[in-house]
Amino acid sequence: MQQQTRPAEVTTAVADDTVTYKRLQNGSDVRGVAVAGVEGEDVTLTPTIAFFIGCAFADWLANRFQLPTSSLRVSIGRDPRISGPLLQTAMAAGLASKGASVARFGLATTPAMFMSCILPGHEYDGGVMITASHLPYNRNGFKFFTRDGSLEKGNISDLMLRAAGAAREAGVSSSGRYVDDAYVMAAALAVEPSSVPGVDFMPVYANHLRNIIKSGIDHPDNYDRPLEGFKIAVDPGNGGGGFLATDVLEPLGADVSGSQFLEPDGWFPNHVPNPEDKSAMKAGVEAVRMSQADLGIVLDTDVDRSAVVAADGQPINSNRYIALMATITLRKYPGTTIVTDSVTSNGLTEYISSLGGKHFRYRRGYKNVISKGIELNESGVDTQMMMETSGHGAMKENFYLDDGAYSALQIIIELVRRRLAGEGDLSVDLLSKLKEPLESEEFRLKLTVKDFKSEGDRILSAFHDWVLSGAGGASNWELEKENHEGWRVAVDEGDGRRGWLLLRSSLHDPLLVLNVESEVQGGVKGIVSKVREFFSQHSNFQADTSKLA
Ligand SMILES: O=P(O)(O)OC[C@H]1O[C@H](O)[C@H](O)[C@@H](O)[C@@H]1O
Repeated sequence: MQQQTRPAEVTTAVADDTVTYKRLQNGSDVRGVAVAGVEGEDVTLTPTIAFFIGCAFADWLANRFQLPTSSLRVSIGRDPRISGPLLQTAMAAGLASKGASVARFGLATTPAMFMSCILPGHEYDGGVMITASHLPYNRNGFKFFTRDGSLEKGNISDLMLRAAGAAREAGVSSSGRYVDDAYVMAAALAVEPSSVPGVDFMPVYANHLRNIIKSGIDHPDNYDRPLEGFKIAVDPGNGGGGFLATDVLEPLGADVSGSQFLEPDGWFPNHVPNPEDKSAMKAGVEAVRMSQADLGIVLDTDVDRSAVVAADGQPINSNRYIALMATITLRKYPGTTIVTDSVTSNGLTEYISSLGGKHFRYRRGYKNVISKGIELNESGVDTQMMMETSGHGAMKENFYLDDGAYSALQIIIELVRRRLAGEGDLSVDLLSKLKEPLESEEFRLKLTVKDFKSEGDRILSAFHDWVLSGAGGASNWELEKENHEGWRVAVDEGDGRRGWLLLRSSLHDPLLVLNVESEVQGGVKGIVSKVREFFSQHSNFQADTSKLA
């Protein structure tokens, strides 16, 4: 690529955009508003910014692998969001401007982008997924991979600083947008087309998934089409997961005619692609009931999360999904430890122990859950599965990758195994030993102060002391022994019934989150009224507790 010369009229007063870049970090992802037009949501993620993040990723990879940027190979894929193609072009140009060879995959999924760094013959040094998961159409963002997994929070901070530095060096500020996007467009046009070819990777990845199913089932009479005779309805909500029905399950013999919303559509016209969302699960349940499928699969936009629907039309998400995956995992790896997030039910812990496994209830955030699993294995504790109630799930045997497709595949393999073994269909009755709470609710309380982190900590510390000092006379409240975030309190509800509450800070938002579960009618209301009492005794807290009313 030829060196870009910056237009003369904007060479003066280049602002330092470090804050602009830093604000785009969302834990171990990058997220921002990429499309104008939604009231109150200014665009924060422009092609200019994508270009410099591309430059930064090339430098970061070169440093990580001690290679010159000119020898790097990087893959880029995207979900169907309408801002995806432009961001992909800009990021590819940024990478290529550093001399890297870029493969543009077009529509892809998050797990596929990681696998592009792993699958023999591909083995890219870096992979980028352009996605904002289940967020609305106007948002977008990036996830980054190497063969070692996805970049961590600290890596993303480093990347954002590098990107701001690259912009500064080029004399480009994110204010003055019009000129800057012209600069990036010129840079993109100057890129050698041969250094950013389109590559059709998804068929390779689909073949990889088909092989997992074939070898997992190992059908005695029908190895290559082991799903013949099975009806599987897939609902990817117009995200990137439709290929699972058409390119993975159908070629293996499954009848996928009950599937819906397979066409990628960045406006997500039918429902939010998010297995945590009630409307998404309802749509999946309807698809299974209408088509009388043996199984339904609900996916999020970039397919790192999933949930399933049993043949009897019962949704299997959240605790149920973890329980079903635990059943499969513990058969394969007896006694193993399963790490989950902090809002899992008491019933799940009992269920996992009843199968001989160990439940390690950790923090919210799939990255936290997976990292804990890796850490436990490194310290000698066999930990094969890490899963969040949100549908994020990872297995040691699958590179610890956060992979909604892989979890769904495990359920499909189990479906066929059961039929071959004469054990009947996959119904929710299988989980009859999983005790479910009678009532379960989440309250998200806004922190109304700029330094919301400190305010959250202050409230949590006072809450801890209040519970220890008798929780306003609630003698049936007791702090759980192990608390990895916020404070989880066990509530003795009498007659062996146990409720709980967890008050914690949200991972990314200026909020405190209260989760409450109860095994008695009206129990949630009772627990919440006690929490309200706590807040009313501390009137100087900067929190909006009106939702507790
Ligand atoms: O802390 P919260 O606001 O409830 O959000 C927590 C959630 O944040 C993101 O969506 C992560 O991808 C999830 O893994 C995490 O569970």
